[in-house]
Amino acid sequence: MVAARSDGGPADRGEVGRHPLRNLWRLRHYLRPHAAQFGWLMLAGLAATGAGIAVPLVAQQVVDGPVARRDLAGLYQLAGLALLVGLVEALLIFIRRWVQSSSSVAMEAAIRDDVYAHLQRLPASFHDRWPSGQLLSRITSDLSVLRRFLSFGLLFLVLNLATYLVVVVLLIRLHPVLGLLVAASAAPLFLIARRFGRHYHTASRRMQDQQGDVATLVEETAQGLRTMKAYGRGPQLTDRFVAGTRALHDIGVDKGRLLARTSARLDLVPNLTLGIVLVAGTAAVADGRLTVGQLVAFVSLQLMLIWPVQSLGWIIANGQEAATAADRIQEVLDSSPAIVDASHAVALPRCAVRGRLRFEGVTFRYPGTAEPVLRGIDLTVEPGETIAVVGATGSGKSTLLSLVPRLHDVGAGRLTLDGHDLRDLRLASLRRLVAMAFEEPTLFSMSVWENLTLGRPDAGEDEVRAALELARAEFAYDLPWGLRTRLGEQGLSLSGGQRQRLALARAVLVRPAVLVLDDPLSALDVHTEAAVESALKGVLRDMTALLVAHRPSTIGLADRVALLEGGRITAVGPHAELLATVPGYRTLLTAEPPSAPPPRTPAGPPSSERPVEPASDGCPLVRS
Ligand SMILES: Nc1ncnc2c1ncn2[C@@H]1O[C@H](COP(=O)(O)OP(=O)(O)OP(=O)(O)O)[C@@H](O)[C@H]1O
Repeated sequence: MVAARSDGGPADRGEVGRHPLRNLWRLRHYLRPHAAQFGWLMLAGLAATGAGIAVPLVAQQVVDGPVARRDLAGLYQLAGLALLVGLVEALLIFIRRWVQSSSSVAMEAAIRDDVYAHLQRLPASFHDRWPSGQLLSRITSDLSVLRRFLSFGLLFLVLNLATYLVVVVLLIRLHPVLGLLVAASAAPLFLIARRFGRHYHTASRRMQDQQGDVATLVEETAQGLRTMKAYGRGPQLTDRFVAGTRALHDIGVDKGRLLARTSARLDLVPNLTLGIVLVAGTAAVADGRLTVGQLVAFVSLQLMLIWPVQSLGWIIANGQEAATAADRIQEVLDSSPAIVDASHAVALPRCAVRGRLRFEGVTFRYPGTAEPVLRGIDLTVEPGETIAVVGATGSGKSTLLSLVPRLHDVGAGRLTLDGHDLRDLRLASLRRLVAMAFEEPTLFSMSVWENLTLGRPDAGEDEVRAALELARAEFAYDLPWGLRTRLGEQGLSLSGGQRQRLALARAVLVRPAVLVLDDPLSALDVHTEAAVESALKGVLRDMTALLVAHRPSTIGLADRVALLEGGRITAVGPHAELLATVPGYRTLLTAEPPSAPPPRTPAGPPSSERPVEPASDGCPLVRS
C-alpha cells in the first residue's frame, strides 16, 4: 500500500466525519444552470410516484365497490382508470430518466473542466507533492460517483422521502392506530441509517484514497516500465501492486458487508410492521372497523414502502460516496494557485523589452523544507548577454532557472526584467517573454507540429523550419508523417537527444526576450552538440540567456559564468578567468580532486588483506 503523506499533499486525510455533507453542498452552484431541468425531473418523478400511490387507492375502490356489488360495468371503468394511471406513471418515469441523464452528465463535465483548469493554475510545488494517480482518480472515478448521486441517489432520496410521507398520511387516514405504528417505524430506521452513514463515510474515504494510490502505482509502472524491466524489478512492483489491490479488495469487502448488515436490519423493520398490520388489520376487518378494500389498500400502500426502505442503505451509501468524492474534489479546488496575476500586473509587449534580468538578494526555499536552496543571490544578466550557471549536482541551478518563468516564486528579494519585478507582470505576458528548455523535456501526445508551436501557435512553416534547423532537429521531417506525426505519450517514441532537440526548437521558436536553458544538450553526441552550439551562438547574440551547463563546450556559449555553490553565487566572470582564479570552479570542470589526496598509510594492509564483507547476494565485497 502506498504510504500516507502528511506534507499538505493528498494524504492529509483527517477530514473524514467533520462535516460530511459540507463539500457536497458547496458544489450546488453546478446545479444552478440545470435548475429548470431538475425542477422538471423532480416534478415528473413526484407525479410518477403519485400515480403509483394512486393504484392501491383505485384497488380499494374496486374491492369495496364493483367486486363487493358484483358490478361488472363499474369494474371495467375502474380497471380502465388503473390502466390509465399505470400508463401515465410509465410515461413520467421515461421523461424523468430522459431529463436526468443529460443534466447530470453536463454537470459532471462542468466540474471536470473546472478541476482541470484549476490543476493548470496550480503551482509546480503543488504537483511536486500530489501523485498524479490521486489527481487522475479524482478527476475520473470521483466525478462518476458524484454523477451517479446526482442522477439517482439525490433523486431517489427526495422521491422516497415524499413517498414515505404521503403513504404514511394515507395510512393514518385509513386506520389511525396502524398508520401511526408504521409512522413510528421511521425511528429505528433513522437510527440504523445514521449509524450506517457514519461508518460508511469513513470506509468510502479509505476506498477512494486507496483507488488513487493504486492509480498512482499503475501510472508509475507505466512511466517507469523501462527502468523496471532493466532492473528486473517486475516481481517487486507486482508485490506492491497486489498489496495495494488487496487493500482495495479488503476495504471493498468491508463496505459490502457493512451495506449487507444494514440492509438486513433495514429490511427487518418494514417486514415486522407488515406482519403486525396483517394480524391487527384482519382482526379489524373481522370486527367491522375496516373494510376488506381498506385492508387491501392499506397493505398495498405499505408494500410501497418496502422499496424506499430497502433502497435507503444504497442511497445513504451512494450519498456518502458522493460526499467523499466532493471532499476529495474540493481538496484540489481549495488548493490555492499561489502564483497568480497581481491586481496591478501589467503586460509588456515583446518589442518594448530589452531583456535585463536581475536577481536581487533572492532567497528560495521549497515548501515543506527547512533549509533554503538559494540564499542571497545577486546576479545581473545584461540584455543580449548569456550567463552559464555552473555548480555541483544539487547546488540549486535548476531551481534558480525555474524562478525566471515564475514556476516558483522567490521567498525573499526580487527578480526583475528591465526593472519590473516579475510579480508585477502578467503571467501570460511573462511566459511569452521567457522560453525554457529542460534537460528532461516534456513532449505531449500530439503531433510534432503541435508540440513545436506550443508557445507560438501562429508560427509559420518557415519559422518552424528555421527553429528545427537551429536545433539540428531536421530529423522531424523524416518521421513517417513528417511534422504531422503524432508522438507517443511523453514523446517516448523518440530518443532522448531527439526530444531535447525538439524542445530546444520549441523554445527558440517563441523568439523570447529571455531564453532559459536547463542543460538541454546533455543527451546529444559530441558532433550534434557542437553543431547545435554553433547554431545557438547566433541566436543567443540577440537575446538574454541563462543556461545551466556542465560541459566546457556548452559553457563556451556564455559570455560569463556564475558559479553556484551551496545555494550561493560565489564567483561571476568569464570562463577563462574563473578557471585561472577560482579553484572550486577548476575542480568542478576538470578531473582535479577537491584537495590533495590523503597519503597512503604505510602501515595499511596490502589490498589482498583488506577486510572483506559479504554483500546481500552472498558475494564478497571489498571495502576500499
Ligand atoms: N520540488 C522540490 N522539493 C523539495 N526540494 C527540492 C525540490 N526540487 C529540488 N529540491 C532540492 O533542491 C536542491 C537543488 O536542486 P536543483 O534541482 O535545483 O539542483 P541542481 O543544481 O539543478 O542539480 P542537478 O545538477 O543535479 O540537476 C536539491 O537539494 C534538491 O533536493
